[in-house]
Amino acid sequence: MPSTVTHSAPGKLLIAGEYAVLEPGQPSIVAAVDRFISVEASPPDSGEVVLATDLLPHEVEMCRARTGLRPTDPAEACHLGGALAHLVSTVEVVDQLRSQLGLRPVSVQLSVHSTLHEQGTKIGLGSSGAVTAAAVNALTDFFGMPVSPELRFRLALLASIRVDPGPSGADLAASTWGGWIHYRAPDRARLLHLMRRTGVAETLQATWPGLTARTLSPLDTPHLHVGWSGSPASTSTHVSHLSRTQWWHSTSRSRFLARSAHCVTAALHALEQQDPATLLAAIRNARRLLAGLDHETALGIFTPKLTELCTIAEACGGAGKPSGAGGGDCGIALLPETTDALALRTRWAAAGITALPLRITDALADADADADADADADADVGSLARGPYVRQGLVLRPSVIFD
Ligand SMILES: Nc1ncnc2c1ncn2[C@@H]1O[C@H](COP(=O)(O)OP(=O)(O)OP(=O)(O)O)[C@@H](O)[C@H]1O
Ligand SMILES: C[C@@](O)(CCOP(=O)(O)O)CC(=O)O
Repeated sequence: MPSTVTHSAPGKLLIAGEYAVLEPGQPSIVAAVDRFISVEASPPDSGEVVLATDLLPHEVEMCRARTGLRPTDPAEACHLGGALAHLVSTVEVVDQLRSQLGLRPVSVQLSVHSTLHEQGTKIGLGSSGAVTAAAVNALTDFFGMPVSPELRFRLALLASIRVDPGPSGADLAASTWGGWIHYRAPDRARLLHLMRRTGVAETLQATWPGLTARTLSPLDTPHLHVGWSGSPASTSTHVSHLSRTQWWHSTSRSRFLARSAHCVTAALHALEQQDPATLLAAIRNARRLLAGLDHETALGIFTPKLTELCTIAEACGGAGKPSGAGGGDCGIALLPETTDALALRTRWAAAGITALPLRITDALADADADADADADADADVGSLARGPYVRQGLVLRPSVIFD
């Protein structure tokens, strides 16, 4: 009987490149923050798979059917497309991998605890990504499958695109590696097609063109501040709406992608050169690009509070922008060292914006951090290939994602 394990994954902020990062190969910068989702995997008291999350008042017992997980009580099926969607997809993806490797299913209970909500409302720190990354980590550990961070990321992305192939996976990169990450997404529609045709194991081993996940050195200054608008926004609604606009097929989009790539490249350069002034200029440019996108598409990225958040950041001598899809959730401000952060917080508070005491987190916050650091050291080789799980000729190729 496997013993109980717990793994945590951090939430994230999108520093630059949102919306553009939906296009495979387009650069973005994402950073992990020190609020986490933890997932405990344990032997269940009864049943095959039991899912317990703080999003639901009771646990849900599931059984493994030919097509995937099914609740033993049909009345619970309503949660499959909502609160349980990411957990169910993660268990199904790991189950399918085990089955393709000739390993038998193991009963498991997953219990989720999240700090990515404020008074029951999502903050927009990537809870879907964090829960998926933590659940992959907990499940593979509980099942005794030694997988590298890169493989965990790939499993998490496959689980996530089965729920919705729209999102880029930037949140999963931050939740998997922590710190500041330069992220470019692979083509999720192609991966979904490949997974449906060939299965999880083949898809994990395929090359994923466009994908980059590279950790970046952080800058001590400017200081990062996070403001919460107090209202939740749906990223998938924004993303699916955008992909149905005329803009999506227009030359305006190509222009937006080129300008965003230029802006993110400038920010990457600033981080490499430890150049705070250039980073601030890049963040201001990122705000202007998002405002232009909002103007052309009427997506509703800039709510009055998010606009105010940015205006106050600039009035305080810094730079501000929404983090992520906008429409609510949170935004960021970067302030030079000499700037009065108290003034920013006071003015945000007067505008109804809650300053969140977040820090960029480099590593996982629990006892698993050491193991992860070890795995990180050889993240460019799929450790599944070295474990006892190489069955039926499965060998993972060397990484293609670290440049
Ligand atoms: N505590 C949790 N337990 C189980 N599943 C969760 C939990 N938190 C989030 N999820 C999953 O993520 C989904 C919410 O995803 P959504 O994209 O709306 O939020 P988010 O990732 O926090 O937002 P954003 O993308 O703006 O940062 C839920 O429906 C559920 O499937
Ligand atoms: C709009 C987008 O580029 C960023 C979404 O960020 P968030 O999940 O709303 O914080 C979508 C994505 O990258 O999946």
